[in-house]
Amino acid sequence: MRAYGRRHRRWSRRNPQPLLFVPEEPLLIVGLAALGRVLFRYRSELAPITAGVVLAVAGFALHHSHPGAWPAVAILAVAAALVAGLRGFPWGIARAEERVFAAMTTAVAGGWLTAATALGPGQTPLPTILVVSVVALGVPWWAHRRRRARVRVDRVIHAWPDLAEAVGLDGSRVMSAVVNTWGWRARMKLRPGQSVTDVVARVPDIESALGTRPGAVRVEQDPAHAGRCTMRVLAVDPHAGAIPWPGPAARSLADPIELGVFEDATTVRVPLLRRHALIGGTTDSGKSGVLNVVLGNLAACSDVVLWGIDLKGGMELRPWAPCLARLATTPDEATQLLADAVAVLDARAHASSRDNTRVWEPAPDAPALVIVIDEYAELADAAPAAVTYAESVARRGRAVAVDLLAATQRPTQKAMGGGALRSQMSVRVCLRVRERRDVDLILDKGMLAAGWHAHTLDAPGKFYVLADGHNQPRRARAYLVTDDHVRETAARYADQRPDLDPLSQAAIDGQPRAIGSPSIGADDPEQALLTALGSAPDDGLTIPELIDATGMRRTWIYDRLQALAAVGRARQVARGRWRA
Ligand SMILES: Nc1ncnc2c1ncn2[C@@H]1O[C@H](COP(=O)(O)OP(=O)(O)OP(=O)(O)O)[C@@H](O)[C@H]1O
Repeated sequence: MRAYGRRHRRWSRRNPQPLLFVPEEPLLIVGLAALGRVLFRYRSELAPITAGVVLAVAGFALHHSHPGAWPAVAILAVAAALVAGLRGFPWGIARAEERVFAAMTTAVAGGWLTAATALGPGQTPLPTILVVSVVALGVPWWAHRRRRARVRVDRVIHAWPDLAEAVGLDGSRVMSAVVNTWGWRARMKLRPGQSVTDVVARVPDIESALGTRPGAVRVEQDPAHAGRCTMRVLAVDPHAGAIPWPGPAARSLADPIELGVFEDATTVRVPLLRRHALIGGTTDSGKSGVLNVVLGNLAACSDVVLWGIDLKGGMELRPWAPCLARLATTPDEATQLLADAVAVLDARAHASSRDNTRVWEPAPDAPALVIVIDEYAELADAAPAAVTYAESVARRGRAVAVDLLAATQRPTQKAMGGGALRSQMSVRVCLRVRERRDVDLILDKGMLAAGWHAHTLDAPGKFYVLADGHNQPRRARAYLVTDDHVRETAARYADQRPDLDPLSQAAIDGQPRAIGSPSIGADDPEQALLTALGSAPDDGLTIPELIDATGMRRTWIYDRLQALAAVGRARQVARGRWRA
């Protein structure tokens, strides 16, 4: 036996055989498996044909076993068509035109099966009707957008192992995928040792591998598992168009502010009570737009007094003047305003410690004070003294409900007082930035690497938000507040603005002052104001003096002063001092 083996090996060496790949399974099985794979892969496209074949077989079986059952088949068909049309059952269809299609298809299939049960599927013209119906009802099916999207997604999932290897995420798996209105999303399981940061770092490679437009892929961590994430692929940008502001939703500072919508159409709700907020973004990124959304909501809150600082001559905040108890437009006014804010917080802190209450609960008669600063970096340049006060408010203001809301193009270390101010700002809104490193400046160190890619935001008003309950890099778009919205909202809520509580007002005025003191001009406050301005000394009258002269509230005085200044009947002779 051993001799035969040696001889055979020698013979084999002298007569080499051509190399043949012989499959382990028989050819038929390999062929059937390949066919099965193709049929499975194209199951969605083949669905109308499959349905036609199933109907023909069912018709054949029923005709031979129960030809008299056709009335029952007809009743079932009518019932199924009604349920599909009215409830979208069993496919869970919501859209009306899809339900009509489902009802029609069920009715045609049921009608044909009834006839085939009674007469036999081969009876003329039943075969022709079946073929024509498959083609006629198949056309809308094949053309249907969602089905086509589903097919595309199926293919991507099928090809994912190769794509993953190409982008350096080999070993990751797509566990499930759902097609939605905007594209699709897949739940992914990563190879042990891979993390979401690895996926985020490869987003541009994934976009290239999937053949999407740049910026179409989003990756979100699964909060329950470090090795899993959700990948969203947006075929169309849900934020392509501006989203109109629906009007104020908040009535109290305790209500979260609705800033806009995320890409999955959920509302961005951000709590502002006892929080300072920073809005950062390059020029024309929509900072003032976000400020307007916040101001539009705060204007409707009966427990907030609003102060504004706008060193662009009041260009951005002046339209809100009727709702702002104070508006500072020069460095001196801004410094004074912030110094007054510190006086308010000192007084409140003192009262809290005296009364043993830990926090100031805003109410219409004890309102919160929110200071809105447009372009904080400019304030830091033009009024360095103001920064000290702002930092004091940032550090100590939260408990006594004195909050800052600052917008800035670039919160550099210098502008943000070495970062001390920024670190106190627990709500960060990051709009488009020019340089990638600005993301870490506005949000925090490491946020760029964690997927907060604000440099890729491609339209004004698009933003990322980092706040309580928002710690995932989800893109959102702010509501667009038009100039008309601002005018209407400011006019609507101007009369409902609360005054500062006596304690805070007294701290500003530097002396206790009776609120609501009898007025000399109650009958005609407009005339009283004009008289007071006309007889004012050269250095003008202060706002508290004008309040005393007219008996009107601070907001009314500011509003009227702005209007009179516009027509040249009043002018500001010095900071906060007016005359005719
Ligand atoms: N949410 C939004 N949706 C659509 N368009 C917006 C949105 N926000 C702002 N815009 C548009 O973008 C442009 C710039 O907006 P905005 O003035 O708010 O930017 P900005 O960052 O404050 O600019 P700057 O730095 O010059 O003050 C405006 O024409 C505005 O209409």
